[in-house]
Amino acid sequence: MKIFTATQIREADAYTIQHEPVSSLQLMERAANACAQWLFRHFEADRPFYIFCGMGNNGGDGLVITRLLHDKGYNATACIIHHSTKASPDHTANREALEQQYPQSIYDIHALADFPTLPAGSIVIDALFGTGLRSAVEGWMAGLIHRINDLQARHTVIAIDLPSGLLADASSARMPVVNAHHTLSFEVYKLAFMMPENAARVGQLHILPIGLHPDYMARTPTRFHVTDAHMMRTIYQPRQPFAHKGTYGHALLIAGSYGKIGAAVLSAKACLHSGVGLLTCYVPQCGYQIMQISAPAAMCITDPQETHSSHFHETQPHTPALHQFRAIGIGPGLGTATPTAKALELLLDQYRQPMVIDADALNIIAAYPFLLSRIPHGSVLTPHPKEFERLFGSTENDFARLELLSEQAINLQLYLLLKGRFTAIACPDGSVYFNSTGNPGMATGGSGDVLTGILTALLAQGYAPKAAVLLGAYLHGLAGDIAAARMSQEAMTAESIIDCLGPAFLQL
Ligand SMILES: NC(=O)C1=CN([C@@H]2O[C@H](COP(=O)(O)OP(=O)(O)OC[C@H]3O[C@@H](n4cnc5c(N)ncnc54)[C@H](OP(=O)(O)O)[C@@H]3O)[C@@H](O)[C@H]2O)[C@H](O)CC1
Ligand SMILES: [K+]
Repeated sequence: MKIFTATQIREADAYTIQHEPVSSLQLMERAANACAQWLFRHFEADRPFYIFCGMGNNGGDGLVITRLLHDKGYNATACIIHHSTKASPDHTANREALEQQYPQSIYDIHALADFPTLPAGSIVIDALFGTGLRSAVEGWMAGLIHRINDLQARHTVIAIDLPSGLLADASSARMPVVNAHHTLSFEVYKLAFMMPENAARVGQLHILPIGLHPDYMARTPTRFHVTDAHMMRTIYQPRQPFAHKGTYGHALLIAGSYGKIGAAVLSAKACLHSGVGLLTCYVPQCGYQIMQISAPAAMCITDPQETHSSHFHETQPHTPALHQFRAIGIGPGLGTATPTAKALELLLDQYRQPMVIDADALNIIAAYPFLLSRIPHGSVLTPHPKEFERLFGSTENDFARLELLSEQAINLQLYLLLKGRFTAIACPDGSVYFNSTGNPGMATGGSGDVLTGILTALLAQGYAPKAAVLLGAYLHGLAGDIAAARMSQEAMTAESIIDCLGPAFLQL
């Protein structure tokens, strides 16, 4: 699914109006009707509704919603905020329609002093500003947003299209923005919804289709995307009937150190449950028995060292040469001991195919930044926000961080996967994908190790790195969602994610 900018959304509007064809008033009616239907499904008619309407088309939507609520027997008041002397034509037309049918439902607000007192149980609809907002809201309108936010503790607040004050395509950190419990947005995701800094503003997000023209949607190229089930079905390759274990590649997983062999176990199990042909795990001596007992389907090589690995760059007499591994995953629980760092440097020189680099391998690279440019092109790096900061530095806000992520992916020709609610995957071609699956139950130790195992397995099976990283992130989140549905977000663990990989593959 594509993420459109505010400008592209306006173009999609105009294209739909011209080519469907449909009048802009009818399109507004459709958008407001989608919201009204959602409200009817979620609230009884005994709740009073207060709809705060701006002077543009977002306010126009609010005026239509007020009329539709009345048509259904709901009690609704349109509080029209006169922040500007000029109203949009569709706002004006819908004010007139409301005045004609339900004249007592309009309440004009010209200053903060006019702000109404809301009865208990009221529902607040925020239709002040949508995609037409140009910059931070200031003056008494900022005060009005604060007033709405004061109501948030006692009343349900529902934003139309965007929480007012939120810019669709740029950071609104430290700006006055409505904090909504729910955002009902039209047709497409906006970039602002993907940013952790806006989580408390957007609340629960509901994308409502309003029938924007499919031709415009299909032919307009975008830089930002949200992954979905349809996309995964185009990526996923079913297994071939004449396959043997060699068909699906031999992966090498370099992971674990004293006290952190569990990370290697989780990663190995996830790899084995994601379709790898053969798996060899490389661990220090202390991990040998643990690996053999926990993951008997995997082969195991041990380092000469007892507690940490130091020689994984060298092939040993009884193991295949490094280049014979179709994929290498490195990092979970690895530790950052100097001999390990040295071995990583040598590994990067010797193995020139895309690999998966995570956790302590990233921390080593952050400590020796010259290693960044030695990573084979097409490799996948999977930092969480702290690891990202260690690697590339801190940024002022989430939009700046996303730009830095994308810039580095292009410059280094790597896939950079930044973990989060909407994990961001920046590609060397400049495109960025947000993963749509997953839940807060996955914010738990070992979850990242599982992802490394999945990604390594997919690379080993011959998926191109872009396909592997998009599918891997999606499967990881989907398995997490299945685990949460079965046993709750609280009780699930990283092992539950592995247990649910099977059902996740079956859903593809
Ligand atoms: N996406 C769709 O297909 C549809 C969307 N619809 C709705 O329309 C809005 C976009 O409407 P638009 O009129 O373009 O813009 P807004 O209503 O969001 O905002 C315009 C008003 O905001 C004022 N403004 C802008 N920036 C500021 C600011 N920094 N401070 C204060 N006020 C600001 C602007 O004032 P002017 O004085 O400059 O005129 C306008 O009054 C979209 O979000 C949807 O809700 C349609 O329903 C059709 C389908
Ligand atoms: K709004």
